[in-house]
Amino acid sequence: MTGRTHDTATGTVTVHDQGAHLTEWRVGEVPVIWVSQASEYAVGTPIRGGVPVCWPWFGPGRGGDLTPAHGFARIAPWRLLEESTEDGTVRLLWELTPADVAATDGAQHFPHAFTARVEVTVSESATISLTVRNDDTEPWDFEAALHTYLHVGDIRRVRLTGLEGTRYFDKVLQSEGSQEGQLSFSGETDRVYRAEGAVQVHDPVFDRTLVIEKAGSANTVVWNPWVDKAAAMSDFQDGEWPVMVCVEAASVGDDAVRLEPGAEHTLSTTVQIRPLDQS
Ligand SMILES: O=P(O)(O)OC[C@H]1O[C@H](O)[C@H](O)[C@@H](O)[C@@H]1O
Repeated sequence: MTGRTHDTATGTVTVHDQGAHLTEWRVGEVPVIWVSQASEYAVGTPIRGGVPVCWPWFGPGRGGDLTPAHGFARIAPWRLLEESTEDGTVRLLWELTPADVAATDGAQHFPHAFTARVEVTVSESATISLTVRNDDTEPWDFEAALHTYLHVGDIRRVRLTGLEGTRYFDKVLQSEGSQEGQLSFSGETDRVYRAEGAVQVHDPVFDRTLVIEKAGSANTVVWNPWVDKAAAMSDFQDGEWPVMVCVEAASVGDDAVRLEPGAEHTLSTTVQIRPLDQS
């Protein structure tokens, strides 16, 4: 599977139609959105990095038994509706309906009429949005996440702010907690925060702060697999786990989105690059 690369005012973006996937975003030569060198880019296989669109379930779903992980949208053949570059701004729009996923593994678990659209806009910042409409006569619900892989200099030196005081479920420890102070990393981290506000990723190695804003998303998922889990994944290269962290705009579990017939919901996230905030 090949992607397409476009120039922005300050760098490049690469996209793949499978999964409506922003696979990489660089400013100059430095990635902001990270993708693994070991990613396979095979039809029907998730790409390891970029901004996977997880829908209509997250992980194995609320019942814990659905495949593929993170829903069929991540591996589906989205239809490209628009692709343009104007004044250094790259814009893409994809659509997905039941007809598009007739042959996609997992679609049988979601027998509902829907129209989903993903819009990606990249200039000096990047915005990704997922809009889902219920085209059925009955209400239904879904989980979703924009699973953003951020490139960082060294996870062991990164600090996250914006989550202080929020509740989370720790998927590694299988327990609930409350975030005390800033979040720093010293081992496998996989948490679903009940947090709607912006998160700042302070990176002293790249001397920058990435600001992640979001809308229509009740949860923020933070993930780094650390040494052992990364080693067990064929699409992570040795030495890659320290240079990424996922900060995901999500609505999952008890915060799944319920849509009435004809209603739509948009989940979106924006990544901005700022000088390092040392506070
Ligand atoms: O390996 P994947 O299916 O891409 O999932 C990668 C990760 O995604 C999310 O961050 C989940 O919270 C993690 O539990 C999961 O390990």
